Amino acid sequence: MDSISLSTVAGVQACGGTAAAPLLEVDDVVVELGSGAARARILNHVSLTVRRGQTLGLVGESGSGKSTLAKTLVGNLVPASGTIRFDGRDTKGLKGTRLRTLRRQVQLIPQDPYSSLNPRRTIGQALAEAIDPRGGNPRRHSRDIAEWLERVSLPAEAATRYPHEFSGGQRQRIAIARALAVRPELIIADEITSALDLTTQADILNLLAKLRRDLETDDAVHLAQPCSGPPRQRRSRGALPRRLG
Ligand SMILES: Nc1ncnc2c1ncn2[C@@H]1O[C@H](COP(=O)(O)OP(=O)(O)OP(=O)(O)O)[C@@H](O)[C@H]1O
Repeated sequence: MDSISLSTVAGVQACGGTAAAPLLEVDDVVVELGSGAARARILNHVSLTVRRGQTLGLVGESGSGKSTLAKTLVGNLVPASGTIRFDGRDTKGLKGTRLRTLRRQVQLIPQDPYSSLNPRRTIGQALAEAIDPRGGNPRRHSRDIAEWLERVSLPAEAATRYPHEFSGGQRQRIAIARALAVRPELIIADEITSALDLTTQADILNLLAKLRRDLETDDAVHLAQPCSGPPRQRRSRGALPRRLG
């Protein structure tokens, strides 16, 4: 899996180094927000490339447009000009199934996990939807859900609870699990620890490092060879994607 992490920074990760094929190509993108006299150019001719296996960090001061870029990359904002290609395909004008597919392939973990977790849905429902694009049933996916919760150090019972019943750090761990359970190609982490206290920030970063180690050592999990390898194989139950980082 490839990823971007925005922390008064943006980061992207893919697999394989500079020789790997580009996964994300942003070329000369301009984004303007607001209307009338208040309309302002937020992204001014932004270009970047993320190759498979690569992690890209974008650093910028508050208000410089990191979140705007993240929202643009996941298709929530439309550039005034420029192109965004994902896996070689122009994302402009994507609708319906193709847009939904892109939104699964590119997962945004936002600064505020409240904005990615529906307050009216239990954690189990959120994870089931992530695991099964057809609309997961928490009961049917209970084992996978428990495994994802365990990976982020939460008990299986957390599945029956709602986002407001968790602390900020716990919610951020749930948001990470939800984003990874989708098995995206690219993760965009938008300052995912900025709202947390220092100890919890360290916990979240350690969690990401741990998940990465798990991926590197879990030989029982047969996933897509990240960059150039053979076709994707079926993943074992609850398996993490190999390309995480
Ligand atoms: N919907 C909007 N309409 C008009 N301006 C907006 C809108 N959303 C954001 N902006 C402006 O765009 C600029 C960039 O905001 P953005 O949230 O992308 O910055 P950021 O780099 O992520 O900041 P931070 O690190 O504080 O989260 C800011 O000046 C903000 O006021």
